[in-house]
Amino acid sequence: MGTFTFLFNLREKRKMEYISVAKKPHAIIMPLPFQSHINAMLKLAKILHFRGFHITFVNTEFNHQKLLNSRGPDSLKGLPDFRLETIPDGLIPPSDINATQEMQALWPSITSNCLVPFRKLITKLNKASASGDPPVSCIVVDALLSVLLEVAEEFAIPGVLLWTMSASILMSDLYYQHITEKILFPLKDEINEHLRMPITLIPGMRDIRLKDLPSFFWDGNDTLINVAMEAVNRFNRASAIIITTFDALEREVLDAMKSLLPAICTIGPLQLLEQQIPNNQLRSLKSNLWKEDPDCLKWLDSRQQQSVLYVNFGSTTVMSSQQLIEFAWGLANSKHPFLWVIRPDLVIGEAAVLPAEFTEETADRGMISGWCPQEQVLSHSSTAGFLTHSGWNSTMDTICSGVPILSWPFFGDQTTNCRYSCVHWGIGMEIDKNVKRDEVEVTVRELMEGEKGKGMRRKAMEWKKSAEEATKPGGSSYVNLDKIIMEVLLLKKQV
Ligand SMILES: O=c1ccn([C@@H]2O[C@H](COP(=O)(O)OP(=O)(O)O[C@H]3O[C@H](CO)[C@@H](O)[C@H](O)[C@H]3O)[C@@H](O)[C@H]2O)c(=O)[nH]1
Repeated sequence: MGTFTFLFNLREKRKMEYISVAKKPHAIIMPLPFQSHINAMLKLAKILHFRGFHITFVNTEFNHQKLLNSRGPDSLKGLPDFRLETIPDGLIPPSDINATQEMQALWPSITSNCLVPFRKLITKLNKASASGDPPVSCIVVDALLSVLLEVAEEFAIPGVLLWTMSASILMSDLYYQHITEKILFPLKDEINEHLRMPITLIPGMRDIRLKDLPSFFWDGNDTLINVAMEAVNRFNRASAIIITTFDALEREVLDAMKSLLPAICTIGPLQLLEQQIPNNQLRSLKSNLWKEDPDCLKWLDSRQQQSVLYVNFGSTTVMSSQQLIEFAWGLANSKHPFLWVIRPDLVIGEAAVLPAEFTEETADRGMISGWCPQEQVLSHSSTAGFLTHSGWNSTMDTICSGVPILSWPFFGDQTTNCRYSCVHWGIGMEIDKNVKRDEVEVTVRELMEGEKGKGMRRKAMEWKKSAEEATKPGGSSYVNLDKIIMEVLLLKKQV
């Protein structure tokens, strides 16, 4: 039998097994316990459930409670074949349920403390399988929790990682040591000159300056860098690494990455693959840790088509009260309607208070909210632009909706996403870190009514189409999803 025929038969055999309920594959799935990571992982879990997997989705106890608080006591019941489980996050003392957990403490803690409870959970689930549920047959975890690959190896099942950032960020992380050791450090004087320095060392990444890379490449004081690099160094042990991007968006860097990490697989935007799931009971299972304000959509319904600037800085960005005020007056002076999501913890160390004159002046055209259903807001016909921190999930959300952006990157991958949005993809304009109301006013006007804004909107619509192409049957992300199911997740690992 030729190799091709053999592979074809194997694939068909797996397909049969895969649709047979008796042998349902069982994926245990765990996100890094931060808002954006949970969102992306829940989407992937729902997609796999739709493709026939029994799912056990693992949150930390803290986030489980937070989700119950924000979405109600019945919100996490799951289904007989979509179960929710918890493990502790290891923080001592436990976090106050009304506070936002500190990334600096939580990420190292979950990394060091997840192995034992995760392993125990699988053992418990496998024991329960005697009473009917399928035994755990594969593990899908956040790439930054790659420590859990050890458990996949112990149970001899496939271990797949989900990378919830861009391919470019993954590539720059792979080159972190090379860049920091050989070229840049120590940065002493003339830091601004250094920061403008083009970085030509990273294959597949063009038109990138040092300042566009995450700040831990040049400020040397990110305490999380070791945890991150330890996670990245385990990537070659993964059965596959799913990246939440699509080929057309990051082709050059993806091509360059294939020789370094052959197991990468682009399955994005997950948003669009999730939308292909017919309305079912899982639709109501959501992952917002803050309570969504339903009035945002009603307010958008009352506005003219393509008239509103949506402002949201994601789940982790913080700013000073002065920066908040600069944004506020910039928005007010632009005279455009806006929907501004201000998280309760957006301003560092204090409550976010807007000047009474601002509230008065913008009462007829501004809506302020605490948290919103972002994907619906961005795809609403009244939304014309997005002032964002350029987190990767927000970048994917905006591309899926064809909405151009103003970018105010805050930390980590956001500076790189901003650079790609503005220079490579032509969908954005950057606002200076030292934000001033005049610049906000001018860029908002340019985005909403200027020629540059029109060009960015056209580009954003082109990328939207391209994302749709990637996720429809035959598209790169759609094919990759099939592949990862058939050739990785359904495969019993050789030991
Ligand atoms: O009012 C809101 C605000 C946000 N979202 C959702 O929350 C997520 C926000 O994600 P992202 O844009 O990536 O921002 P952060 O929450 O800040 O994410 C962190 O993690 C990301 C990787 O997962 C990084 O790309 C970011 O830089 C980092 O700040 C997205 O799914 C949004 O749809 C809502 O549903 N409602």
